[in-house]
Amino acid sequence: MTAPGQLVVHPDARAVAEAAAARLATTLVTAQAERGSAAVVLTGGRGGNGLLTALAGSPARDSVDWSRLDVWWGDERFLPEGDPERNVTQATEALLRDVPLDAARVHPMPAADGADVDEAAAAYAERLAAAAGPADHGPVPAFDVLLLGVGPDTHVASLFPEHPGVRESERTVVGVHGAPKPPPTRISLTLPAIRSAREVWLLAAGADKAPAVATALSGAGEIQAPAAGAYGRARTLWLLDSAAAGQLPPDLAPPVSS
Ligand SMILES: O=C1O[C@H](COP(=O)(O)O)[C@@H](O)[C@H](O)[C@H]1O
Repeated sequence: MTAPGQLVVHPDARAVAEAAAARLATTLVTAQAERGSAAVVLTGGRGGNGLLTALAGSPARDSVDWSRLDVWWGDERFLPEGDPERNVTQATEALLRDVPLDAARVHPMPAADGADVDEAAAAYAERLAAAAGPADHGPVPAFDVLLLGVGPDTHVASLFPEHPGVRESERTVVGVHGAPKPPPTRISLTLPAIRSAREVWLLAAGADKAPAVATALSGAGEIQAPAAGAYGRARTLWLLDSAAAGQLPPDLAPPVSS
């Protein structure tokens, strides 16, 4: 494990989004050059949508070969297709509708339209397993970058403190019941699936995230602080603004990057 990972602190949320967008474009281009294609796992919330909006408005967007990119999701709010609160709806509006993706390589989590959330989670796990190759790390394909927002309670994806999903050690995807953040019913990758990614980037901006960031980076357990259990095989990157980094112990807090 590479915890606590590398910390980068920017002045504000906009700088985090812009720097993360530029970094993502560079990482995807590098993966495409080295391995022919790339795979990214998106997150919802302020951090994830801010990054996608920044990438949509950045010249770096044109450096990515969008037709050679697989797009997966780390979690989804289990709501009807097209619901404005679904992470896929928000990602589509922020960026995905504006770039020439191959529709067959875009893999949204199932919508709630009459489906059972546990069956929907199992179906997504099967889709991941079908895309995994023999050289991949378990029953999920090789993710180059997996993005996570960090919630004020330290949740990542839809893995909440002390909830059953954060304890899952076998399955790659779980249905989430009774989430403390609305909507209560969700689908989430599990920590083992998250940890199969080459790079995991955790995004947090705003003073409301400062206690969560400090807790996760100060030795908390992953059951109590799911963000503490999110790390990548090659790299774990915490992309923060100075407000979210504001409660880090002095020995952990790096200087602010412009
Ligand atoms: O509900 C969710 O929240 C988290 C964190 O969102 P934020 O707005 O606090 O950054 C997000 O990462 C997750 O994808 C989403 O479903």
